[in-house]
Amino acid sequence: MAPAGPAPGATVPAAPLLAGAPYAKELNAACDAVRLASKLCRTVQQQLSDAEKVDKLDDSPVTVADYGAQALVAWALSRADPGARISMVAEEDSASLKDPSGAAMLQRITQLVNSVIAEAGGEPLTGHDVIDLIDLGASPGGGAGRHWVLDPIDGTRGFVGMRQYAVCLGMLQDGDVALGVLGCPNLPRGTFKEDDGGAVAASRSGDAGRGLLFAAHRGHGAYVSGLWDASPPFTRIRVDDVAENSAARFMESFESRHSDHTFTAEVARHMGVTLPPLRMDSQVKYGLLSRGDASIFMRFPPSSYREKIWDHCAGVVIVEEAGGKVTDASGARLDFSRGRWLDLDRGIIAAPPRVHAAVLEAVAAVGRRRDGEGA
Ligand SMILES: Nc1ncnc2c1ncn2[C@@H]1O[C@H](COP(=O)(O)O)[C@@H](OP(=O)(O)O)[C@H]1O
Ligand SMILES: [Mg+2]
Repeated sequence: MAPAGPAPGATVPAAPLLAGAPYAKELNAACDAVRLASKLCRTVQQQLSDAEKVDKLDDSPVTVADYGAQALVAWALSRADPGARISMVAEEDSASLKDPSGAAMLQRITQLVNSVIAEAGGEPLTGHDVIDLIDLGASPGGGAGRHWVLDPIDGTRGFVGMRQYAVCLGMLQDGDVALGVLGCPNLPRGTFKEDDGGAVAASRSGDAGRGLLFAAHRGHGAYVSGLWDASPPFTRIRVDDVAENSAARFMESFESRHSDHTFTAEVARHMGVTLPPLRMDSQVKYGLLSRGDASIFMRFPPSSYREKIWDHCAGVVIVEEAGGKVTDASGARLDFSRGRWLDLDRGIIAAPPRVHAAVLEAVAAVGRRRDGEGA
């Protein structure tokens, strides 16, 4: 059954998005939170590119942005739900900031956070407030109740390399992903091209032609809007289920250590996919799949690697609400109800339904061939 709401391609008016839907209030709070965190990340990435200001071998800029984005999201979600203590499963914890050696960094983070909060009309925070907000992210998650799931900067290597990255926020309700929002500061508003996966010139990072916000509500569709305006209109999006595999584009990690590029090339060849892969960092890949810029996302990490829920939570519901399928390599849906990690059969495959079935079949065939060669 098609989800309720406007037709794909239809533009819906400015915020509030999906007024009347069960989690409309939470969805709009999540969009606001991700916009604020994206602003902080854009500022830090632009400073990063300036070698005069920052030593590129020093990893503290990315750490500052990670912590700052996490604190801002926690601040914005708490502000939207006063009186409640939110449960958040997030990547960062404040341990190193509580140590005296972290005092200077905490001060930098607090300054950055306060400059964004001032623009949003909020009262300035102290360093202690920032630490408390960051530590809201220590929830174990699980299958009962509500948990926010945050990756403050997904694609850390992309962030440092002036490439793609995303602020990723999902909401779990009783074990299912109910909402997902992705802030993608460096994605072009127009169609994604091959070289958009590479480094973006500092002057173009987060400029007017870049910056997308993807948002989905379970049962009510997936949407995209510009990232930088306070309340821009949203457009409903849909995956592109190409009729022929030869017309499909596939996406994978920029970093070959995160996903086996040789294996995915074999799968693509087996399927008759002829276009070269689009390689880029972070969950922007889920967003692009949902908008129809590409038709396949494959991820095959080393077998020892354990996936974390914040690396997929927001992206998965956006793809599903855009009409796509996301499973592990055995065809099982991803289960976000088991705490901070995902347990899955090696690999993640996301695609529109017809293409997804073809990828699953090809992955199994290439796996059998490899096992046969290894035997
Ligand atoms: N050896 C590894 N194999 C697979 N994934 C890894 C990895 N090391 C780190 N990652 C994860 O891959 C994510 C980035 O995915 P992608 O390759 O699609 O950009 C990282 O998110 P962070 O950048 O938030 O740490 C991290 O969680
Ligand atoms: Mg991540």
